[in-house]
Amino acid sequence: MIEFRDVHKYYGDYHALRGINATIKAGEFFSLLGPSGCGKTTLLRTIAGFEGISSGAVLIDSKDMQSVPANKRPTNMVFQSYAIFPHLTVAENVGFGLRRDGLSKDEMARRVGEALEMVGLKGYGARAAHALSGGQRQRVALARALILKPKVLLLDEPLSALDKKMREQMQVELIRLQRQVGITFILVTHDQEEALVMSDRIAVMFEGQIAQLADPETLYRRPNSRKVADFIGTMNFLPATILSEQGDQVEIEAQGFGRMSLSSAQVMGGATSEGAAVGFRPETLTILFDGQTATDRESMATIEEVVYYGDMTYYDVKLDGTEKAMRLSMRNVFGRPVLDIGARTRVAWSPGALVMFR
Ligand SMILES: Nc1ncnc2c1ncn2[C@@H]1O[C@H](COP(=O)(O)OP(=O)(O)OP(=O)(O)O)[C@@H](O)[C@H]1O
Repeated sequence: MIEFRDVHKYYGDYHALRGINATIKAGEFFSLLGPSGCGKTTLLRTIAGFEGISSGAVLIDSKDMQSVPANKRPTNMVFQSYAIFPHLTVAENVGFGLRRDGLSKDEMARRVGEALEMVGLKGYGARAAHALSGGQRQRVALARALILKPKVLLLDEPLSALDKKMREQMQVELIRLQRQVGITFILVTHDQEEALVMSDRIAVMFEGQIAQLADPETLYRRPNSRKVADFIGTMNFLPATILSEQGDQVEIEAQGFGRMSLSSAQVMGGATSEGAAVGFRPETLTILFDGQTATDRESMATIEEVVYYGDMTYYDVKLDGTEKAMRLSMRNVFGRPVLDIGARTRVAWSPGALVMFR
């Protein structure tokens, strides 16, 4: 559906996009995720045609968009600042892009009603736009884009101005809406949780390049570099060395864990200057309480910090033989005993949950 072929973009001397290659499939919910300034908005704008490119090509439906102006592209954009007209009604805002299409009054009302229903604002047509809440305004902006039936909807941080509860609600509604209308959604966000929740696939960008493009689970479980691992969720790292490699099996030794065998799919490049390391997510380490046994491997550790979150408790534990504490998280199941700072404990872990960066 959309293809980037070695796309470069310069702003004067500044190299904002540095060789982007990617394909976005029709009907996909695709996110561009990365820290501020990594070029995700610039990349989104090259699809819309608001931004020219310096070299390479952007194709939509196999057609090179080089000479196609923004208003002739099958795309529509929803912005972070809900760019609606405060002096118009909700219905006038939603129907704005159709006003020159010569539709009958009835047809216009029908299309507006349909779009408002899609975004959960049925019956709001006559209201004044300036009297809406932030979440409602963003819905109006969405309805205004959807009514034009674009093949691709481009969303530039559409939820970032909303409070946490409203944002989470809108995330679920956007997913539902995308399934319902079946068009391609491309979302720009710097919020990794939002990207994980909403996307079929995510391109993680740093400094004008795509560092990894994968589905949420792969990004979370098998980040291809320490930088991606650090950007998405929390990952603990311990120094490790490779002892031998034979076929698909890689023998390693990691501080605190000892020797083990990993499959080559668990071994990535992308180590930092600190050297090779194994990484693991906080929920893959488990404290073993009295009488519990590890299903796989176990190590001894000392509790350094306990942080209670209601549904979860985070423990910072120092595994024997390591220098700094690792964070582990446990769901608070009814009746779980609480450990104190300084307590000695056994922790269970599994080599299958580790990723090695070399
Ligand atoms: N019109 C412009 N002229 C010059 N430099 C620009 C222009 N637009 C963007 N840049 C620069 O290009 C880089 C990428 O900008 P872009 O807006 O794509 O980043 P982003 O990843 O979307 O960040 P944010 O989340 O902060 O919006 C930034 O360093 C920015 O300062």
